[in-house]
Amino acid sequence: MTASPWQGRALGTRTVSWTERDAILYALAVGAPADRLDLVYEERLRVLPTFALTLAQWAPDALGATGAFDVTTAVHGSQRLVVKRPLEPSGEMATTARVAAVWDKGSAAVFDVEVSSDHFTATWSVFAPGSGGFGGERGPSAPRRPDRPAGHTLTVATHARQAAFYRLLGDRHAMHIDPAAAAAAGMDRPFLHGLCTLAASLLPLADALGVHPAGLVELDARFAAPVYPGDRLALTGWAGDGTPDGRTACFEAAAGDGRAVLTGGRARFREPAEPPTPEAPDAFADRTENPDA
Ligand SMILES: C/C=C/C(=O)SCCNC(=O)CCNC(=O)[C@H](O)C(C)(C)COP(=O)(O)OP(=O)(O)OC[C@H]1O[C@@H](n2cnc3c(N)ncnc32)[C@H](O)[C@@H]1OP(=O)(O)O
Repeated sequence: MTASPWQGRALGTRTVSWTERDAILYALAVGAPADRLDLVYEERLRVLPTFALTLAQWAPDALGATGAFDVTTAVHGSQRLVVKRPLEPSGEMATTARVAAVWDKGSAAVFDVEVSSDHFTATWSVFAPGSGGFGGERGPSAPRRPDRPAGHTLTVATHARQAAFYRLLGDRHAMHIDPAAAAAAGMDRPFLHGLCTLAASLLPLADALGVHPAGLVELDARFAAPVYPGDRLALTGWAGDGTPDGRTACFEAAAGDGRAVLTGGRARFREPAEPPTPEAPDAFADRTENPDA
């Protein structure tokens, strides 16, 4: 087996900072409703942990800028996040990045970019067509679906302007706004950032589990197919994953035409928001989110 020359490459350290305005705009961009005051009002603000991923987006971008892969065709393939401590409403932190692994998928390579800080550790897996075939290990395969019956399905309604909003939070790749750039990446039209889809999905998922979305401590998911702004997703959840602590769910999401868009989802949250009410005994009762989308 031949290791990629990028394997283990250090990408440097950057100090990133944020304000409560950034955190509120992020919550709104991923679909928090205006009356969700603990996400959108500075007097009560709890910061969504996935917001940290916008602050560290510089890392996979820095790898792309070195010429490791073709940035016009590479897409975000999957994401992992482990939260060490909650983000304050405003602050700064040092983030350090390296290429943790490069997998050889033959016609493509998958670059795992790991970012660590005192608040979180996260891994971006970038799927890069045309960069494989270097004789390396194939790496992880498709995630498995839980082998137990799923709960009911939740709805995640993305909205038509969502990618245009989300890109202002730190991911300005042209494929999310420019039809020509999207076509160059093999997509029908500008498509939604994977991290936006994922964060939007976590809001109804947390509600269904009866936990606060800011209590997220661990997250994994694969972006299996593009989501287009305005798509209405069916999110299937499996409560629990056998771990004794926290509140956990496995999940997948499909677009209206049945395409699986998120696979291998797993989210673990810290604490229940409040005891389950007798009126809402089923963690995955049918519901619709983002009613104003
Ligand atoms: C800068 C951009 C930022 C963004 O936010 S982009 C938006 C979010 N991302 C997306 O919308 C991407 C959606 N996903 C897709 O369109 C497709 O999904 C892919 C193009 C990424 C891959 O599809 P295909 O070329 O058909 O791959 P295969 O033939 O099914 O699999 C080839 C090998 O690659 C692994 N793989 C497939 N998809 C992913 C993925 N998403 N992340 C990591 N690995 C992936 C498989 O398992 C397999 O490998 P094994 O044969 O060893 O099992």
